[in-house]
Amino acid sequence: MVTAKAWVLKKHFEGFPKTSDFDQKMIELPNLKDGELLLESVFLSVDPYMRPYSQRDMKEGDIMIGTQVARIVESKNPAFTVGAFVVARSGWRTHFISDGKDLQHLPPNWPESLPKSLALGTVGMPGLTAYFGLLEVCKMKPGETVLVNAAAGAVGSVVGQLAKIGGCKVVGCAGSDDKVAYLKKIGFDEAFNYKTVTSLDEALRKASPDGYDCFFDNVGGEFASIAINQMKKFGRIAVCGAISQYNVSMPQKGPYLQVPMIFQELQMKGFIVTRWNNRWEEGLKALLKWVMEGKVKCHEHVTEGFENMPTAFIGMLKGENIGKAIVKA
Ligand SMILES: NC(=O)C1=CN([C@@H]2O[C@H](COP(=O)(O)OP(=O)(O)OC[C@H]3O[C@@H](n4cnc5c(N)ncnc54)[C@H](OP(=O)(O)O)[C@@H]3O)[C@@H](O)[C@H]2O)C=CC1
Ligand SMILES: O=C(O)CCC[C@H](O)\C=C/C=C/C=C/C(=O)C/C=C\CCCCCO
Repeated sequence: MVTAKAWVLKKHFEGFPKTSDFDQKMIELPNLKDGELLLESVFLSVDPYMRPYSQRDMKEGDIMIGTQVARIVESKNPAFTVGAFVVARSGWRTHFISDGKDLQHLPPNWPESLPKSLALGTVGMPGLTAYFGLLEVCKMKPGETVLVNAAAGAVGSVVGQLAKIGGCKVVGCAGSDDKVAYLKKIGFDEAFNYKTVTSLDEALRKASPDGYDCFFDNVGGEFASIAINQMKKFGRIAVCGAISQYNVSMPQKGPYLQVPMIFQELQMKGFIVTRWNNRWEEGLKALLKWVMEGKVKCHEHVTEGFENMPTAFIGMLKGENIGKAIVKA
């Protein structure tokens, strides 16, 4: 018998999550039935979506939602061999049983030299978010100017690099000078620390005096309300996330966007990356190729130890990560 450890949501978050909102429990796993396999989490993802989704989709006592790269430990399913690695959506746990239906193999030809944890980041859901958000929502064109916030993160850092590959000028903002330095290192044309500029409006205008064709919004809130006034005519705004709102206790009443929307004839579209589930193979193949060619650089913020999952999650929400935040079990 295998005993799995799991993190459960002990208490719904009020504002920023606290470690006391989580509880660890032990789960005795039964022996495998025909067609089942036993897996061990090797890398686990901590993502911003877990904050709003936990409020909407979870009840207290549920195992925290999430994805992992897992190794097959035992198999009674001929489609899966012991020792292989897959991406699963089994939440915050060390071991779990699957019938194989909810597992994704790593993209074919995954090089031995490439960390498998990237399947949770640049060559996984966040990378695909950047890929489809830029190509299908922003519909960026060569020569355009792209703005992205949370630019040093898992999604934002890929947005900037894909926009450069697409022949665009790229402006990014992030919450520390180290992150700004990282953005310049990976090819952003302009980058600034939104926490230290005296005026966000001026910083955006200085970075691109004639405005922005595409705005890939990961943050929402006040940043978006200011940036929208610097969109070019017929600009496109991809509403990818609203992390500035996930941890607020009271819904904020921001300035209203209708005037610039009308006068600049903007398009503003929200999206969830699972919309393109049937094209994830296409996206992963492209992302893996760019990574192997060195055109897309990867960075991971690794927290060691399954017992540190809550801390890793809270740290990511507070901006401690450059690149994808993951936990090495
Ligand atoms: N629509 C979709 O399908 C998907 C949407 N998303 C969304 O994309 C966004 C980025 O996700 P991801 O790349 O995984 O996360 P990141 O790796 O970017 O980590 C989150 C980052 O958000 C920034 N942040 C946190 N709080 C604030 C705030 N109050 N104001 C401004 N920035 C803040 C921090 O960076 P900094 O130092 O810059 O503040 C932090 O590092 C999130 O909003 C997420 O919900 C992600 C995946 C799929
Ligand atoms: O366990 C699952 O099935 C979750 C799997 C998630 C997954 O890997 C695929 C998609 C992730 C989507 C992420 C979306 C966002 O981050 C946007 C999140 C929330 C927007 C609502 C904001 C509410 C503000 O109060």
